[in-house]
Amino acid sequence: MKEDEVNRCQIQEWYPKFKSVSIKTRIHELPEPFVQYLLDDSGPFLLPVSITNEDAFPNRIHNPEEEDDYQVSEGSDDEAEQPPLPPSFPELELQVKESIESLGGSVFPKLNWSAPKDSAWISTTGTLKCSSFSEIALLLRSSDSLVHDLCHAYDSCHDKTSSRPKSFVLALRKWYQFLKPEMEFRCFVRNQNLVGISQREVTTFYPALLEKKDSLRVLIEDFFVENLMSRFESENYTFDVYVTEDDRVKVVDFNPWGAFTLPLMFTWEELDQNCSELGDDGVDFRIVEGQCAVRPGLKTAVPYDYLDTSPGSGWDQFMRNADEELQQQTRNAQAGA
Ligand SMILES: Nc1ncnc2c1ncn2[C@@H]1O[C@H](COP(=O)(O)OP(=O)(O)OP(=O)(O)O)[C@@H](O)[C@H]1O
Repeated sequence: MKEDEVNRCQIQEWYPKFKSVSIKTRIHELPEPFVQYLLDDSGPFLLPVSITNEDAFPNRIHNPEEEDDYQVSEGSDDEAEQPPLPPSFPELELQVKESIESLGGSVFPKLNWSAPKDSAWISTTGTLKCSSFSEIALLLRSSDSLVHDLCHAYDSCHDKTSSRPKSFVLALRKWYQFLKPEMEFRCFVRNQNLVGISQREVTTFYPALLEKKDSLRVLIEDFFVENLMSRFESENYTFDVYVTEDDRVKVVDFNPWGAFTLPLMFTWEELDQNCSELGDDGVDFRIVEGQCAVRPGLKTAVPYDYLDTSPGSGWDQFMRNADEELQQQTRNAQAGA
């Protein structure tokens, strides 16, 4: 894969060209101190100090025991370290506030390539819906998936010249409350031809999709030919679309061919085959065709700790504690008998 191909899939690169067929978005260049704030995992987890009064969160979780740390008694030998000051990004915060208002009050945040999908569980709604700068900072700062954007975006490039993009951006997209997961599709373009379409949410069988499959194929193919083909400059890439109730197609995202992009109902080997081997008319459209055909194990939007079961991991620790507790209960029961 080439660096250029990865760069074209950054939202600040593709959105200006395709905004008339996408979701309304405002893009903000991130100042370096904010990037460093996202990267810094040393010390306590501090949310930025808010310059507005609409802050949804306190900047630090209240812990009465910690408050003692702030009181260094005079003449004490104990040179207690001052707690780090919470960071503040007033200019960015103001721009973000303005964008949130202009997008209707709620937004979906993402960086150049990725959204912080793995931190949705931490928000009060359990989704990525944000209505303040603090909520956005909390989601971004808690996400492991964004480490890809921040540090590893070019890892699969054979012509890699740098480890980070020219600039990092925060894209705020108008929040859509009622997106139907069965109406999202990932489309695969090889040699500038649409060769495959896959249901995006592959862990569920949606009976209604079976009936709509043919008309959806036509809608998506027409959309591709009219709006993307010969306008998106890569030879090979993927794009995600959402089909609305009134049959309009919106492009949600672009991703590079292969590497970190999930092929969903396909394998990359299948997609790499000559397109004549795929489907009757060249476009192989795959959906989950029955309850038994759902594909487990493709969950990606979970915290790293959920997946990491190695010795010393959070999961390992949890299992050890559970085991010890069980043994203790057995001993107690035996002693009582
Ligand atoms: N504006 C929005 N409002 C509500 N939900 C959204 C919005 N945009 C995207 N989503 C939901 O979030 C999901 C992930 O969005 P997106 O593709 O932008 O993230 P991503 O990190 O690039 O994902 P991937 O790495 O899988 O491409 C989408 O499939 C969609 O369900």
